[in-house]
Amino acid sequence: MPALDTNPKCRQYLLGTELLSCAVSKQSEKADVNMALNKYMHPRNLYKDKAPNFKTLAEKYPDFAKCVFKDLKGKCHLDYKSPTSLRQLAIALLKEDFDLEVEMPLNRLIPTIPLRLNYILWIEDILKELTDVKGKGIDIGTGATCVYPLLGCKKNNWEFLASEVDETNFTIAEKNIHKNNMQEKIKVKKVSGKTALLELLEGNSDQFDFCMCNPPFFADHMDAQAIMSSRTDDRPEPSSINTASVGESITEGGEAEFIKKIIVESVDLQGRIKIFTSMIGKKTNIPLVKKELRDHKIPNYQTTEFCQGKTMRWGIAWTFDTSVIFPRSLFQETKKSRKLSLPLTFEVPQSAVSVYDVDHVANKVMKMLKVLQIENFKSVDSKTKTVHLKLTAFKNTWSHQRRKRREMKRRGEEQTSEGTEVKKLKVTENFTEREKSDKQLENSCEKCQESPCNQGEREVTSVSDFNDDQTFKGKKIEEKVNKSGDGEKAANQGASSSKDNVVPYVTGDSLSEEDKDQFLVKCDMFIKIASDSISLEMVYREGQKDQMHQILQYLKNHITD
Ligand SMILES: C[S@@+](CC[C@H](N)C(=O)[O-])C[C@H]1O[C@@H](n2cnc3c(N)ncnc32)[C@H](O)[C@@H]1O
Repeated sequence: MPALDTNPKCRQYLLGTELLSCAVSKQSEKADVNMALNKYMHPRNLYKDKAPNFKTLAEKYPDFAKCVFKDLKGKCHLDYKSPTSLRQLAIALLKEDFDLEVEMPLNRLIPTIPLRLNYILWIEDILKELTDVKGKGIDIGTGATCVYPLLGCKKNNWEFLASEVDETNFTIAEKNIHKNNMQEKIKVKKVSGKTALLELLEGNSDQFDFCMCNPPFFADHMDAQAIMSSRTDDRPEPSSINTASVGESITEGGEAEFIKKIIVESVDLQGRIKIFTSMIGKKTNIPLVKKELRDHKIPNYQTTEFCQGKTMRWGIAWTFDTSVIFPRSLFQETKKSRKLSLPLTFEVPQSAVSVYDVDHVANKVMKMLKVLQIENFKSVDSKTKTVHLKLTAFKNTWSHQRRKRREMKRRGEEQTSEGTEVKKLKVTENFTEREKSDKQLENSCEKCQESPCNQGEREVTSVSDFNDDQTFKGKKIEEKVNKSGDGEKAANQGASSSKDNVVPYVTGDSLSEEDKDQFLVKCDMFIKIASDSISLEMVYREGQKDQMHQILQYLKNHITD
């Protein structure tokens, strides 16, 4: 097998894989490669809002200055494809921002400091949730720079036991520890590489708060080649290089197998190490790692994202202690809130109204809202001709309609005389159609319950949580709707009003303060012209989001009635 470093294709590819994960993930394949992930960088990462200033660094660090070139405007740039440039940048940043002196061989992995810092900050967050923290950690495969122990020790005064399989890395890691006078706090052990943790912990009885690892990423050099050959025009070359050696970047079975090894060993070591973590470079490995955790019945795990520049990597943490609550990343929180605020859109069919315009659609919708007893306040943006309805639903009047109609039908049949047979048949047909649409509604409600947008925010988990008499949380909500309001009239008033002129169609005036607190969902509805059709958009505000889905589904099912 040719050495990876000498294979020109692989070499070319490896000269770009420190930032590999983003390029590899399907998600980022689709994503705009220029999208800056910095906004999702850990909030305490000092590079989040302050990119390194090459000019200042060049003035202070002569070796770094040699790598910087100026454009016509005098702006300093760095050649990210040059290993020397990357090494000098990492050395300068570690010195400038952490007062760490390091040596880095050019033929070994050069750590990108913002990414390494993101991982350390995540560990800090996890430890904050624990009690009785000793500040003792393990770094599996510490590399020549020994970057995690140096950063962790400098920032948090943590102690480290680190392992390394590569002779050169081991020797230089020891040198770096001494250079920074951290030999009392950081120990590196040269290991054979047969195990992930067991060999490192032989003859050691200490307790550790955590272990961390940036595992070797490729299964073999074909793995690296396969990824490279699948590169397409919309997935450009990584903007940075990787100088990792074969031993550093390749492990049997790739990183997933390496992490699985840690998982298997963690079962035996659960009494020694509280939190196990690893970085994950390929997004597709996350489900494999999670499956392994489940297969070993590990009860508590959490993934995170490390975002920086154009690069995204992932982290996984697990523990056998079910009381530990793992922190959620800014990326996860933002994704969740973005999901919550995404509008639901529905294109209103022409057959819904006699005249296909915003006013007529709004009138029709408001009539339906009246039937559903959903409080709404209307305003119109006269410029865009968009009708805005602020909705508050207090009770579920849109589900179980099928059951109610069946009940009505049954009662109707009881009262029908022989002479009305034809009429009865027609009604039955109508019910069948309605039953169909209501069935759709109920199905959609089931889907809503599975939808991730509902997770974690729903108090009432299904339509059946409501009793048939429409009580919510055991409290019967009386009919509070202003029945004097005429939908059409109010809608027409609204249509001629300006944006600020809010017209209450169904008011909540008669609701007690207590009842007003009992709303199911609040949302905004926009009825507007969308190219050659009229769209109805619903934007969630608060309460139970699945109820908003159900209301929209009801409107969809009944707007052409
Ligand atoms: C991707 S590098 C990460 C280096 C460093 N932690 C960093 O983040 O920059 C993986 C490192 O793990 C080492 N390694 C591979 N297998 C190992 C094993 N079983 N035990 C300890 N170290 C190992 C490699 O030599 C290499 O230095």
